[in-house]
Amino acid sequence: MNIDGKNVSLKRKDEIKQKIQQLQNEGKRIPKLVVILVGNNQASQVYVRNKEKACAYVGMLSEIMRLDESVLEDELIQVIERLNHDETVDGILVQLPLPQHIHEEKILDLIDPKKDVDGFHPINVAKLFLGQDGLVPCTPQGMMVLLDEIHYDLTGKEVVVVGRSNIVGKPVSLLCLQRNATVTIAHSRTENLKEVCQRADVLIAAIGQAKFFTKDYVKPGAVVLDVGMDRDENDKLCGDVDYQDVKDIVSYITPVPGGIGPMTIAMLLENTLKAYYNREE
Ligand SMILES: Nc1nc(=O)c2c([nH]1)NC[C@@H]1CN(c3ccc(C(=O)N[C@@H](CCC(=O)O)C(=O)O)cc3)C=[N+]21
Repeated sequence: MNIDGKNVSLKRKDEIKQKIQQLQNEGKRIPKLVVILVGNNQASQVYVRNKEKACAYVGMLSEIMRLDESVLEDELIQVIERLNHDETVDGILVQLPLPQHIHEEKILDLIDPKKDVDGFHPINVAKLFLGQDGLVPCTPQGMMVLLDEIHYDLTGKEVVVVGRSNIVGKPVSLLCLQRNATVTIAHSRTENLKEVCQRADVLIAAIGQAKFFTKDYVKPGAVVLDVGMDRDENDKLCGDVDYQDVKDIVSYITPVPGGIGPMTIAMLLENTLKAYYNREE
């Protein structure tokens, strides 16, 4: 069965919309997200536009700062420092990937952790590691919401996460561990990947290869969460999982599009609202 991320994200957005409506009625300041987009990467353009639309939908203020591909690292640093000090800004997101000449880590470390709605700053990463309250990366958080949606209890379950990125693989592994799952983090160097994946009650596919996971990777009845945003042989959007091949043996699967992607954006709005409340109190 499909897990309808689009619908769940809509429910979450409607809840946020109500909260912002309430702030408005009380004459309070409205939360604001700033997205910095460097260069003109095709996919990034689409994602950033989706973020802008989502902000408009819930009544959140947003600003997209489009910087030229050739912007100097020092200029970008100045922009972030200005936003860090701007009292009207609650969330700052630097769209990745950045151009080669800009040091990604240096930029992410500079964002005020209180405004770090991506949850990529070392302070927020450490808080997640320690199980303390902080801003949690959007995609992993969206996956937990989808598991809640199907009332799936991870306690004692075998989760196999394939992919070890700082953005998805590592943080989602920690969230599953927090929920008492037995977690395996597999990756490109894992031996016997098929056998490892076959053990999974929950398979999290986050490797960025179109339709890589066929039914011989999936245990019958497993829950499959597909983080892929890939293009198939016809240049159509698809996931890391071969949906047609596995759909009849899984208990639940997130489709691409309409699964994890929309949840990422809903969680970004939630994080921005959380950053707002934290800053206001
Ligand atoms: N600092 C930073 N934070 C991010 O969160 C971030 C990023 N950089 N760089 C790129 C990735 C990718 N990402 C997506 C968000 C939504 C969809 C999404 O809405 N997908 C739709 C389809 C979109 C389409 O039609 O292309 C869906 O799955 O249904 C996809 C991908 C956020 N990212």
